Amino acid sequence: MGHGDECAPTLLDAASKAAASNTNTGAPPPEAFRHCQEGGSIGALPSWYCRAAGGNSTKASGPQGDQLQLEATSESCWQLWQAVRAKRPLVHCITNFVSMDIMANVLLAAGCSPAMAHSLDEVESFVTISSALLVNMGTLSSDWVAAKKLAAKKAVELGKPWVLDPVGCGATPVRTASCLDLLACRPTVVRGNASEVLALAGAAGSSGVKGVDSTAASGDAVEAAKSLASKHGCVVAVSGEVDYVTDGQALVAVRNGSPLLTLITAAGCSLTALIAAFLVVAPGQPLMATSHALAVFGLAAEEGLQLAPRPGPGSLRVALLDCLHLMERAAVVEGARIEVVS
Ligand SMILES: Nc1ncnc2c1ncn2[C@@H]1O[C@H](COP(=O)(O)OP(=O)(O)OP(=O)(O)O)[C@@H](O)[C@H]1O
Ligand SMILES: Cc1ncsc1CCO
Repeated sequence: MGHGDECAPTLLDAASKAAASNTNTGAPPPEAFRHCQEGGSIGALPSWYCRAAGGNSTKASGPQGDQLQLEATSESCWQLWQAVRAKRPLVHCITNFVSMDIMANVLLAAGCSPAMAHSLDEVESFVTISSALLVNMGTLSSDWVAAKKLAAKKAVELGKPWVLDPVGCGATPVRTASCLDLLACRPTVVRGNASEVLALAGAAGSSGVKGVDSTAASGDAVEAAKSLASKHGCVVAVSGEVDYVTDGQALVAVRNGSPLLTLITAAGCSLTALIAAFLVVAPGQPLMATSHALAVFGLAAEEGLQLAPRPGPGSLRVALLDCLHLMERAAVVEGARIEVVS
């Protein structure tokens, strides 16, 4: 079956539907949110929790709300994160076995609602009730790939953002072919490490992938990312020491993070799920939404390292979650390093 046949709706269809619908979970807010909305206070919760629930400092986006006009600033980053926390979007994740736990916890800590669901029988219904979809190619098998294509097709049909994480693209022929199949299903954003992005773009000399780990620097994949983005009408993010984000024309650099993140398995996978959540509150602005999500994640790792009892991957894994949950405005405004390169 041809790729185009599987994912027929055009990007324009998707964009106009996204602007018109932006459907959401419909689920009641969690207990803590209800309590805040009713004017209560909960000792163990950070202050952003109640602010987000009250919505007094955040212009949530969507058809009814004022949409934030995102800029490459740390203030903009904070505002968008607050919009995420206020909306608490349901993010449908079809991900690998390794990442499920940390991904769900990252989403929860950052203020989102995760759901992991991969059954072929169920994915379309799950996309329908979710605000965004994450498709990760980590521990793939043919029935899962079929479910991923079905889910991606449904997301495009409903105008919902979806993000592709081409884990290990280039490692085996089957994996590369499956990633290319999903790429043909019109993701809003693709996020990979440098080796994965090079392989996805079919770039010369892209045989450097080592399983799911990168052997290249993010800067080496910038041109490949640009050409992928232009060709497929999506935003492409390359993670690494510096994260680069492009829509094929503009290039944004994000300089947050820690090398220790590469020693926490599925850190990148979880980051990609966070990007999906940020897209929900910034319809039509995937470049900035992605950059802001990258900054938030990297910043939480930086802060986590300050707080971790020992500066190792195990402690950081825990501290990262705490920081995502507890981080306040000052840390984001002072720490997010987002720059428009061109
Ligand atoms: N050298 C580095 N310095 C700072 N941050 C880094 C460095 N390398 C990676 N990161 C950060 O680590 C996070 C994950 O990126 P990475 O490129 O390691 O993903 P990945 O290889 O897809 O991960 P995984 O497959 O384990 O999910 C990103 O937030 C990125 O900014
Ligand atoms: C280690 C590993 N293997 C398949 S997926 C995954 C998680 C990091 O990408």
